[in-house]
Amino acid sequence: MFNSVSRCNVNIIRVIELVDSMALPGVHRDRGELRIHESLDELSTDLADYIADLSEASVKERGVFAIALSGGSLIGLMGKLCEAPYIKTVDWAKWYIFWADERVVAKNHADSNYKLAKDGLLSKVFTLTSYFLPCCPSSASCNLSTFPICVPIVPSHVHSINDSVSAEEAADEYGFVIRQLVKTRMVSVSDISDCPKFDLILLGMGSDGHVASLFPNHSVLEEKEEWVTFITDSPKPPPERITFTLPVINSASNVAVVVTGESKAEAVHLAIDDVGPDSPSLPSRMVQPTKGKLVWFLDKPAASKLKSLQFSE
Ligand SMILES: O=C1O[C@H](COP(=O)(O)O)[C@@H](O)[C@H](O)[C@H]1O
Repeated sequence: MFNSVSRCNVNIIRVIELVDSMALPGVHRDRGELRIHESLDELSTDLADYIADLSEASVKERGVFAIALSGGSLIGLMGKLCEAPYIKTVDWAKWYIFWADERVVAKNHADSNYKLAKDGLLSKVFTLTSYFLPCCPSSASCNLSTFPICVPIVPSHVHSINDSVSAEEAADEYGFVIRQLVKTRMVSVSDISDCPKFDLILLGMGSDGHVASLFPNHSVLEEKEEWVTFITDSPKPPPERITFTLPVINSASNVAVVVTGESKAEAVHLAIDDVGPDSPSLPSRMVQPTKGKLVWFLDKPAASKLKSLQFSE
């Protein structure tokens, strides 16, 4: 049940599968797999491996990979994807990229989740061809048999929100775009509802337990009909945001929640451990994929208040 494993040269100090068969007092069931890391560097490598593996499996099975990003610290932790070996081995041209939440600001605004991902990640993959220019087939030193077949992310596959309309309109338009892509099956559809089934949704978590732009005690948590909705009163600035709703998040094939730092340890404990009948309705605790797989990527400080970790030490 508790394993210390080595995966692709990464020492994950604990991989804990929280499944039905577990009967440890205080440890919540069905909270997915916990991957707890000694260092941020190791967490980043494991996260890159995880995303690259899911991308490969999805491209093999469906021909495309529909991935939704979040903002915040997640993007920095995904940075290894832009390094060897992933930069060469990931089939970037097959990626369809979305955002699980976005702040309603201009795309070049410092608060924009799109800008964060573009500067920290996408721009490095958009320019992949020039990255490999020194060994392109026209170069004298190039050996065609070893020329890496790399195609960059296709700009039209990057689905960011319209930043020139209101939050409500941006959410509506974004929902419409996703609907069209579900029709053509670039994004799969859930077999138990009409919800989109993203191949992977990546979430961060705030110290208040929010995920995407689903904040504690907000009416947005009750939204059952819309795929994408909006808020104008976010407790964390900026106030206007659009967000995937819980039904969409919980319909994904894979959901990963990436959380680091001691300031989030209490929220991690409340999101994962069995805290009894008074358990708060924390958005991160409401992330419960119906048929998909949930994985938590944690560093040791973020995991420090988990009962499951204490039992295993
Ligand atoms: O406002 C937001 O915050 C969360 C968490 O961010 P972090 O910097 O504490 O990791 C993020 O996941 C979300 O996308 C963003 O809009």
